[in-house]
Formats: sequence, structure tokens, C-alpha cells
Amino acid sequence: MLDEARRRLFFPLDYPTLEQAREAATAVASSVGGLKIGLELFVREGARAVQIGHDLDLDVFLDLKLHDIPETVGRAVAAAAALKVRYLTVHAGGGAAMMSRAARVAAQSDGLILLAVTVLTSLDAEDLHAVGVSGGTEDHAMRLAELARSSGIQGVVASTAEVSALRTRFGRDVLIVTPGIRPGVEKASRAGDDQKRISTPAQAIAAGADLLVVGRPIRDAKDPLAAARAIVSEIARTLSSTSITR
Ligand SMILES: O=C(O)c1cc(=O)[nH]c(=O)n1[C@@H]1O[C@H](COP(=O)(O)O)[C@@H](O)[C@H]1O
Repeated sequence: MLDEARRRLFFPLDYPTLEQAREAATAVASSVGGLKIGLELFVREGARAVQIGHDLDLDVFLDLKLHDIPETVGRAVAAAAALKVRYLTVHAGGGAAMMSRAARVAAQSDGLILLAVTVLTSLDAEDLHAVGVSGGTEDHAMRLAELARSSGIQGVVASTAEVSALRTRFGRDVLIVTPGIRPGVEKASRAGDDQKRISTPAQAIAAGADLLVVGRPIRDAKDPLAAARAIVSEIARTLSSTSITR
């Protein structure tokens, strides 16, 4: 169970330099299933950042949140596929034509899995309202997930609050990735940082999330490896008690 739990934990390399990222990745490698390369490191280091994951034999999740016209996104997906990453994010808000094009390009690759970001975990209903979206975060996330699945995208990124509804709607037929994880913060509606829709690792797994993205609680811990191990144990306990496997 511990190995299955470890496989589900992704650590974002949100670091300013390649050296810091490599050092941090190496320190936690034995207790995570994969590494997420996001905007900060990729803008600075490009493919060299991706290589950290390959060198450590970990899955790489390239988080570029692509959102552009279909032609531009399709070409970017092809470029990402050439880096041999396992996961790549696109913004579901880019629409059906953009996601369909991305999905067609990914389907021709060697196993690249696309994830559509629904409603960022840093947003709440008020933020959506301010950009003209009414109906709340769950409604909007479900609408975008529906669009993503019907466009051929295999996975979605959503907060724990939407996971149960996503499972009910799509069953096991969707990969659900959940950021906004704050160990030990059960009931607070805010993490004390930019994340607004948060949960503990246990809550995310019990709701049915497949993969958890946990950054600052590991990166900023005194002992990042111990923090990652504690999260893996929490995931394993929850998997055992809820008998969720995949
Ligand atoms: O696509 C993502 O990974 C993502 C989507 C989302 O809705 N919220 C979100 O926090 N993320 C990413 O997940 C990570 C969360 O990091 P922490 O808030 O430090 O745990 C960051 O690298 C974010 O870019």
C-alpha cells in the first residue's frame, strides 16, 4: 500500500534555479511518485528541468497550463510530447476546439496524458463572479470537466471539493489530480496563503482523487523528506481504510 500511496504524490519543483530543484528532487525522490515542472522552472531552464525527473526515474508532470488558439496549443503539445513527459496541463477554459486539437496531438505521442485545469484552487465563487461566471466553483468545474472529457482529454485538475461530484459523473473514467493540499488543515477555508479551496491529503484521497500535488508543505518544511513520508503514510492509511485502489 505504501508504494501505491507514494505513486500518488507529486511534488512540484517550484524553485528558482536548476540546482535547487535538482537538490530538492533528489532529497524527496524515494517518497514521491513524480515531479511537477511548472512555469517558474520551465521558463528559466526548459528541457533541462524535465531531465531532472528522467534522471531520477520519476514521472514528469509538465504544468504549462496551455491556453491559446488550437494551432498554437497543438504545436506546443507536440513539443512537450517530444520531451517524454507523462502529464501535461491545458486550461479547460481554452474551449472545445483547443482541447480537441491538443487531445489529437497527444494521441499520436508515446503515452502523453493531458490534464485539463478546471477552476484553479486559488479561486473562490467571488473570483469567478468577478470574471462573469455565476453558479459557483463546483458548477463551473463540472461544466469544464464535461467539456474536457467530451474533447478527448483524459484527466482533470480540480480541488477536493469537486472530486466526489466528478467521480459520480465520470466514474473511474477520468484521472483526477488535486492540488491545494494542506496537511493538518481540516476545516479552515483558507490555507493562510493564495490557496482558497484546500483539503488534507486524507480528505482528497477519501473523496476519490488519483494524484495529489503537494508543494509548499514539503518544500518549506524543515525536513522535506520527512514531510513527504508523512503525507505518503496519510495517503496509505486512507487508501486502506476506504479500500480505494486503481
Ligand atoms: O495545475 C496545477 O498543478 C495547479 C492547479 C491548481 O488549480 N492549483 C494549483 O495550486 N496548482 C499547482 O499546484 C502546486 C501547488 O503548490 P502548493 O500550493 O505550494 O502546494 C503549484 O505548483 C500550482 O501551480
